Amino acid sequence: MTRTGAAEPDVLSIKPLRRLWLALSLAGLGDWLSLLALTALAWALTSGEGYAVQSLAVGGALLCRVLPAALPPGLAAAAAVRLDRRTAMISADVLRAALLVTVPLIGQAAWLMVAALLVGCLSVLWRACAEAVIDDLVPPGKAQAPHRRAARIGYGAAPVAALLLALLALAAQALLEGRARADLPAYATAAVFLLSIVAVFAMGAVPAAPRPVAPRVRAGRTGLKGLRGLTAALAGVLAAGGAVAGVARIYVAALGGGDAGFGALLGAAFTGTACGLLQGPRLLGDFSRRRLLGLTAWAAGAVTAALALIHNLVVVVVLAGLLGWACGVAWATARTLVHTEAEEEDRAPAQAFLQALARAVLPVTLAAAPLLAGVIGEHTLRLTDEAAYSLDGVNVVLLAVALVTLLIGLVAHRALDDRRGVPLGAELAAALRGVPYTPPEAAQPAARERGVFIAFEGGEGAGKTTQARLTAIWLRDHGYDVVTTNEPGATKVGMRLRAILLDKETTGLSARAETLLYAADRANHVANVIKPALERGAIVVSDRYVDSSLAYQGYGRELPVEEIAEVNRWATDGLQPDLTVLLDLPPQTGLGRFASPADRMESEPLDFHERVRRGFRKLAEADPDRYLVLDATRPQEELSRQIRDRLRQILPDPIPPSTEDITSTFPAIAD
Ligand SMILES: Nc1ncnc2c1ncn2[C@@H]1O[C@H](COP(=O)(O)OP(=O)(O)OP(=O)(O)O)[C@@H](O)[C@H]1O
Ligand SMILES: Cc1cn([C@H]2C[C@H](O)[C@@H](COP(=O)(O)O)O2)c(=O)[nH]c1=O
Repeated sequence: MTRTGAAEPDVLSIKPLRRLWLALSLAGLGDWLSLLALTALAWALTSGEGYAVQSLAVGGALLCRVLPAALPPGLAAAAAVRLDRRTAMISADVLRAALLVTVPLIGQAAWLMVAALLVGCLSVLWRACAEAVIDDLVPPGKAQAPHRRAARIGYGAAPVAALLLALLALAAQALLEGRARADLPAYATAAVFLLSIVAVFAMGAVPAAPRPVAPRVRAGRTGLKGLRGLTAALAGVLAAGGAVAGVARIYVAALGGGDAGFGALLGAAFTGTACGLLQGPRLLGDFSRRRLLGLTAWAAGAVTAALALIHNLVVVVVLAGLLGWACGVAWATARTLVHTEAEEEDRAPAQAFLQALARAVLPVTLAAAPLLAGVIGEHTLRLTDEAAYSLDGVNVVLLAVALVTLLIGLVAHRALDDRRGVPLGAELAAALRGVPYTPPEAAQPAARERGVFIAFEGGEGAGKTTQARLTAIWLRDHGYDVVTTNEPGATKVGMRLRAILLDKETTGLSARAETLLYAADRANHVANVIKPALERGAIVVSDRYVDSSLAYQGYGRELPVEEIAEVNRWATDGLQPDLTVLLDLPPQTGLGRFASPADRMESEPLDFHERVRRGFRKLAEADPDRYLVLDATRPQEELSRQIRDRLRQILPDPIPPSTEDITSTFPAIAD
């Protein structure tokens, strides 16, 4: 467990924080319930005024209720810093309860919109005050876990609110008459806000803690490759989710349901989302996360199309659950991608970017979908004299959203795909069976007369030695004859050359002489170690080879790269690796990994090492089939897995993945 993980329980169980969790649960429940209750009331207040008016009323109510949440969070945070948090939270609860009570009492759609907007603003302020209370109570640097918990509590209240709405609707149906049935959820919401007041009061006074202003994280540079694909996929999935939630009340009515059905549909959707969020990071094991994100867009599109076309309330509720699940998986996958692929300094802006994307897409689609449905109105498709199929605004909007989401899925898949050449269906099938993908027999290279030559390349401290060693252990573990070797210095003469090349006492060595000494070491290495091993069928794993000369002496020393390549072709008799694993790392990070004093090459200035890095990348770009380029900032275990995945594709007799867990001692050794 990490140190942060170990400290979490202490921070999270501070007494006033425990009270705050309760207040957050109640206020969160009130927030979600107010959204649902006001939507239901908008429908009820315009009952009898026709499909278009009712749809517009629902859309208007949703728009007013969620608009404040779409504003930049900094505004409310700035207000919260200036206010007494507890007083502000209690006042917001009182006002929200009062507004909720006035809506059924006044019974006007116009007032409902105003009240929805005010409730929305107060909810944003309440939330900002709660966040500020966390910062007041928790020492700086330990607030991340409590903020995460607050977010979870806020979202976790959604399925509970939907379920409560369904139960209230059933109770109202049994006990009340006419429009009073639709009023009950609004009164219940007011009661929840009153309970929240008690919890906030019980929290006690929280003195505002003087603290340095935390740097504002702005949504911005994400450092992610394929960002357009990620944005498109996530926006598509969120749009589908938002649109379905937006038209839910209207659709449920068209299918003969009432508020109970509305609650059930949203309950299924929110529960599905929670499951997707929890499952997302582990779903399908080693299956590419980028491909998974593209797949969630397809899944969301397909489910939305089915939702639009299948006019059966029970099926629609189940499909809403599936759509929610796709949304949850997409969100969790996007977060995982940010976490695993963005450079450390880019992670916070990238996460902020995801939040901003959700804040932009969800409210727009949530409100626009019912408004558009209202504009399109009710339509019936006459199939035969007896059979008709209703194609209302809701169905048309959902179909349009589905088509756009499916198209987005296609574009996103193209932009995100990181396993070109590996068939998607086959990889998915393997992942569903819980095994890594192995290419079919025919796609594997024909049995060789010689062994396999794998080179590890990269800048200083990139992890070549570590990964070469782990790869060799894994291969040996599976019965291969493996020779591990390195440059310079794998032979007796080579060791002398290495001493000359890396000793800081060696001064005045010209770049060309340096190139020739490395080439001499290599010629001896190939003749005495690599070739004999390959000839007997062994797998040779070399820590550095020709590409190091091209990158260091070519790009680093700025000698003509093609001339160095020519010298090395002669020295090695043209022997090329079957696979070159390039561990790509910012030089500063790599050089920072060493505790020992720098040798002659490591002591070169940073811009030399930057040129070397760019050189390696250029070499890899020029011959992508021979290279596996890896982000060497990633943890060792993840890099090893990627290397093993690629090796399986070129090994003469690949290791059946199913036997790996049983036979491999690799994880234990890696530890
Ligand atoms: N993925 C990784 N993340 C963090 N540290 C790593 C990673 N891989 C290796 N290291 C650590 O970095 C240091 C250098 O690793 P290693 O010796 O494997 O690099 P190298 O590329 O062979 O270096 P050299 O430039 O000397 O050839 C070691 O302390 C190792 O434990
Ligand atoms: C093969 C080769 C190596 N170098 C440089 C790269 C490193 O700075 C050292 C080798 O050190 P390591 O700890 O064994 O990685 O030599 C080079 O400049 N040219 C080459 O061809």
